[in-house]
Amino acid sequence: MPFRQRKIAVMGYRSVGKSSLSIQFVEGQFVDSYDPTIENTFTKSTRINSQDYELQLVDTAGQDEYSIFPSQYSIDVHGYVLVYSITSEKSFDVIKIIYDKLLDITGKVHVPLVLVGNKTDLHMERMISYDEGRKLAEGWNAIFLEASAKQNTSVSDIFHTLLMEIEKADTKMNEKSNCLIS
Ligand SMILES: Nc1nc2c(ncn2[C@@H]2O[C@H](COP(=O)(O)OP(=O)(O)OP(=O)(O)O)[C@@H](O)[C@H]2O)c(=O)[nH]1
Repeated sequence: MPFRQRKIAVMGYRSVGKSSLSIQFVEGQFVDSYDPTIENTFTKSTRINSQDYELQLVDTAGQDEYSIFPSQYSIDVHGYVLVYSITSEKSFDVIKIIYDKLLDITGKVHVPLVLVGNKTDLHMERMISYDEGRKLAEGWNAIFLEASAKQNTSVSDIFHTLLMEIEKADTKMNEKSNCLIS
């Protein structure tokens, strides 16, 4: 089977671990330093259910409630990883705003996405419970995962689950267009 190219954007408030999750997934390492990202694109090949994928991972600049959703991330992107930190209420508030803007700009009611609560290793500093994250994702009809880029917990699950969500959405689209033709 020929490989499929898929583009994923990782978005969220500043310092929630977007780069760390991307680097952990692509390079298998955690760098404990903080260097704010402007934009970084990684490529990684991966195989799921005997299908090969070439994944383009766009690690985006941290957003806040006042940021304008960068329009380049609404085109050509197949799915989104929306990240907050379980230690930051602000990042949880901002992720809801980013989600609203994403639906607004794409004009879609359903976008393949995974909501990620990162930094679970910092359990003493937890501000957002697992249930709060789960409920938010449930309301969006999206997948929810808690992760730790530092301990490499659930990191590959994020990207693999998202790829499967993208496939599901593609299949639905194809079914719909087949209906229109026949
Ligand atoms: N303890 C812990 N620290 C983390 C984890 N993920 C990221 N960090 C730390 O959090 C800080 C910010 O991480 P980044 O990956 O740069 O965050 P970012 O979201 O890409 O930041 P911006 O580029 O500013 O938007 C760094 O000091 C990381 O080492 C994690 O899972 N656990």
